[in-house]
Amino acid sequence: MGRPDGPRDPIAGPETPQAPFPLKLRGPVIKGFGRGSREATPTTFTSLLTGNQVCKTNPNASHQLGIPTANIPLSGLGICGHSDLSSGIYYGWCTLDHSSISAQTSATSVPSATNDTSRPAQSSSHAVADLEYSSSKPSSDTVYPTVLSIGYNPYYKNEQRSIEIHILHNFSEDFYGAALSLIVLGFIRPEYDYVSKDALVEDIREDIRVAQRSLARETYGAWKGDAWLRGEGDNAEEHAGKSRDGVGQRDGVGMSQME
Ligand SMILES: Cc1cc2nc3c(=O)[nH]c(=O)nc-3n(C[C@H](O)[C@H](O)[C@H](O)COP(=O)(O)O)c2cc1C
Ligand SMILES: Nc1ncnc2c1ncn2[C@@H]1O[C@H](COP(=O)(O)OP(=O)(O)O)[C@@H](O)[C@H]1O
Repeated sequence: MGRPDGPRDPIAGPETPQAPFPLKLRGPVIKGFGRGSREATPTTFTSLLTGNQVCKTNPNASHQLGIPTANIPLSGLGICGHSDLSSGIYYGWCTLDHSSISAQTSATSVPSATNDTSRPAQSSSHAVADLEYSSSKPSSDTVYPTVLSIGYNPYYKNEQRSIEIHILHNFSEDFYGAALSLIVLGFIRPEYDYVSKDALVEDIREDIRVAQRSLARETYGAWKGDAWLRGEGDNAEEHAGKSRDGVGQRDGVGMSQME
């Protein structure tokens, strides 16, 4: 589906999160398709044919957005019966547990959704560099605003669904392998195909503004204190049906395994 013409709503969702929200997800940050943010990284090598120095750039560079997205495995949606959750763009809060970066993550290797576990070059946020994100030192106590895409990325025609989370924060380093806990509180829009990469980037920038405004509401801010974001309630059954402070907590989605 192509993007409809016309202006977008400045805020998404009702005054209080409504079913099926909140949705709770957790999983290790894995390597995605390498399109989110990498700069064209020229590699110089000596041609075997001519003996000359040749400079080669990443062939995917023209597809890259300048908006890094932390991928987590899709498995948890299925574990708790949310496999049928509509694809689309959502917003919420997340935390990162850097202590769970383990032996799987090294200077040369990162956990990955594919067989390619090689460590990518440092991500870059150049397409959102002008947006005023906080840049405090990351800690597991920090709750970050996020905007995320769940789906097939029609612009890139992916064959597998993925969960891709852009965190509204400036990080000085990548965090593959960290456990990411997420509370999804609202739906922004369906996924669209776009006439150009610039049009996709412009809509993602608007998604970021919509998420910021939507999360600024008091009833949405209240979820920053939820125990799920402190790493608790990993067992979905134990979590289901509980409520806190009169805010309905309908279900939990555990994503502690990599696919
Ligand atoms: C807020 C947000 C909105 C997005 N909207 C779309 C969309 O409408 N259509 C689309 O094809 N991809 C969309 N994407 C996905 C990007 O195409 C995706 O993040 C990019 O391909 C990077 O993938 P990678 O991190 O796996 O390399 C969106 C991503 C984010 C974070
Ligand atoms: N603000 C951010 N939001 C999400 N991920 C970020 C952010 N800043 C840095 N990163 C890092 O960038 C990685 C994603 O970069 P990206 O180019 O999209 O590659 P990939 O294809 O591996 O998802 C994340 O896994 C994370 O380690």
